[in-house]
Amino acid sequence: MLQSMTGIGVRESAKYIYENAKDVTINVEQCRKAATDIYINMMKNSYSTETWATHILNPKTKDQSTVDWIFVVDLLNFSFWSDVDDKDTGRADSQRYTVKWMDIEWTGYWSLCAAINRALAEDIPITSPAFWNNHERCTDDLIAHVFRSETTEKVPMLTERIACLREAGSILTKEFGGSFVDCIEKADKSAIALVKLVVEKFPCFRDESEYEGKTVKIYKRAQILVSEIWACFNQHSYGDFNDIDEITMFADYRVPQILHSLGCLEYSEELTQHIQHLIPIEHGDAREIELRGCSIWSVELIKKEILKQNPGTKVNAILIDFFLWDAAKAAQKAMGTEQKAIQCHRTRSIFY
Ligand SMILES: Nc1nc2c(c(CN[C@H]3C=C[C@H](O)[C@@H]3O)cn2[C@@H]2O[C@H](COP(=O)(O)O)[C@@H](O)[C@H]2O)c(=O)[nH]1
Repeated sequence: MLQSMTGIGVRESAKYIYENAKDVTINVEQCRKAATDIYINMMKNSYSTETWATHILNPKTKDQSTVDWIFVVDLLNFSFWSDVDDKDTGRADSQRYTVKWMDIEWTGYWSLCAAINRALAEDIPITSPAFWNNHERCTDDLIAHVFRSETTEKVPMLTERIACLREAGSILTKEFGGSFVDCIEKADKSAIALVKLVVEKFPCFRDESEYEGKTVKIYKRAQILVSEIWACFNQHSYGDFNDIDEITMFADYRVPQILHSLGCLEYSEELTQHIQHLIPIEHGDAREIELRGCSIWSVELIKKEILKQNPGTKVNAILIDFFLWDAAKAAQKAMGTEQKAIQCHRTRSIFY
């Protein structure tokens, strides 16, 4: 089956999806070319785990409160694409969901981080699992207040976000002493063991789908959770893992877009039209699974090529992913209202 003895089965799932995909293909030659450019740019920007802390919204302290911050962010790190910002400008003046914090209007993924930081500044202990578990103090209305918007569009999937907080609050309080730190310690420096623990114990992280007769494992939020801890703590302390290179790219809706722009991913004409006309794709649809699985496998090919061209370099799928995601966001900002070469696919899901 897909579950390899040592890994979590994501890489094997991605390969299986790639080998069976109908609407998405990988241009292997383009992946090779992209690998060279990506590596040059990563080195130019000295892209490393240190880059994580340079993001203004990411915490600078390195202690348990930082682990709790990363946990709540990646517990809720899903579905920020907008129903009203049709050109995907990422700008508040499109009326898309926006959080105002430090006099800046944050959208997309960064709106989540801004909302968490704003709540902490308002003395709402939003990173505390015990708080999420206390329905009297932490009411649904208070959570809605935490995620309040500056614009007409509200935060997508608020009900699902509240459910994720309640589920994780109960599990962490009852089984792990009230903090994800306990899960990290139980994984004993294995990133793979930690991902497995997260997907086994927390159903809202169990990002799996049925595809061509098999259960395929994507585990996007579980893998980015472990990876952000690794990056934030610069491979020390809570971020000290001996098998971190086993982690794959995180299959979201933003990185496929840049992989397509780089020519690494190619879509069928039908899928291209579907995406360009902003037509939703249901979670679990074969086309969604192919977009996600081929993205993971494409980054594996890019990683292999980088390591072949630069033996011994400290690059893995995580750093390539972070680099591609940051590059995709920079491209979105630079392009503003211009028509994107390809839009992000539109699936409402708690998994990414
Ligand atoms: N593959 C991948 N997906 C990522 C991230 C991040 C945030 N990473 C930052 C934190 C540390 C790193 O250094 C990055 O700077 C968010 N997402 C996903 O994107 C989507 C949001 O997109 P938009 O609506 O356009 O903001 C949504 O599915 C969210 O889950 C990543 O890094 N990789």
